[in-house]
Amino acid sequence: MSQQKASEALLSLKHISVEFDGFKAVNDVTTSIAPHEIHFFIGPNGAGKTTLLDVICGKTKPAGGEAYYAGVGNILKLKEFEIVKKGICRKFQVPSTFINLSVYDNMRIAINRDKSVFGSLMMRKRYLDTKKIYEVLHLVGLDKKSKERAKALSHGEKQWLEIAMLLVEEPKLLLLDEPVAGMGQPETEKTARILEEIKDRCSVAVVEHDMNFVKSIADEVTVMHEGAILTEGSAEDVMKNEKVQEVYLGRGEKKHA
Ligand SMILES: Nc1ncnc2c1ncn2[C@@H]1O[C@H](COP(=O)(O)OP(=O)(O)OP(=O)(O)O)[C@@H](O)[C@H]1O
Repeated sequence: MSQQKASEALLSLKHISVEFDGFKAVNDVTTSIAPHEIHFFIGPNGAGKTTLLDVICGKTKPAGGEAYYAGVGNILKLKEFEIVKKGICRKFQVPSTFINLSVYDNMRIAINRDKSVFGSLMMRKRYLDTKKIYEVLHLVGLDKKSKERAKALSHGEKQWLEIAMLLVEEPKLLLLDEPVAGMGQPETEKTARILEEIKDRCSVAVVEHDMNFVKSIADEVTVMHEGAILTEGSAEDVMKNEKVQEVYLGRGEKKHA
C-alpha cells in the first residue's frame, strides 16, 4: 500500500492481528479502503477475510493493530454500536429482515434505528423518510414491491432489501459478506449494477469468492492467504499473479472464474 493511498483513505488498517487461542487468523494486515471504492477481499477458505470484516465493524477485537477512519481516528477503541453510528454498516450472510413485514415496513424500521420516537413521529421527518425510503428502494429495484411481505421476495430481492436497509442509514462504508452467494447469473449481474450505483454514496468492502463478479466491478482487490496479505491491486493484476494462481485460483476453490 502506497503512502499516498493510505493518506487519502476512508479506512486505513495498520498491522492488524487477530488470535484465537494462539492461532493467528489475521496476521499483521496493513491495507486501506479509499472513498467511493469497491474493494474486494478474496482468498482461500480460512484466509481470514471474514475475521478482518469482523474487526472493522467491532465484532472482534484484534490482538494488535490500528484502524484509522477518516474524521474519527482509531475505531478499534469504539464499541460495535458506536462504529455503526460513525457510518460503518455490515450486512451479514444470515438474513436480518423481518419476513412477515412488508418491504416498506422493514425500511421504516431501518431508517428509525437509533432515532428518538419523538423525532420519528414528526410529520416533516416522516415525509422526508418516506421520500428517502422510496429513493433507495428504487435504487435496488424494489420500489414497486414496497407492499409485499419480505418473505414473498426472491433470494436476490431479499439480499437487495437488506442492502437497502443499510443504505437508508447513509453509511460511509458498507461491509458485505458474499453478497451474491446462492444467486444466479441475472441476479448476480443486477447486484453488480446496484453496487456500482452505491459507490457514488459510500465505499463498499466485499468478501467474495465469485471471481466473475469480482472482475466485473472491483476497483481494488486484496488477496489473503493464511491470515496475511498475499498481494493487492486491480482484479486483472491479482488474477495474473502466480502465487494467487497457486494458492487460490488454480485450486478448484468455490469460484467461477
Ligand atoms: N471465533 C473463532 N474462534 C476460533 N477460530 C476462528 C473463529 N473465527 C474464525 N476462526 C478461524 O480463523 C480462520 C479464518 O477464518 P475466516 O472465517 O476469517 O476465514 P475466511 O477467509 O473468511 O474463510 P471463508 O472464505 O471460508 O469464509 C479460520 O481458520 C477459522 O477457522
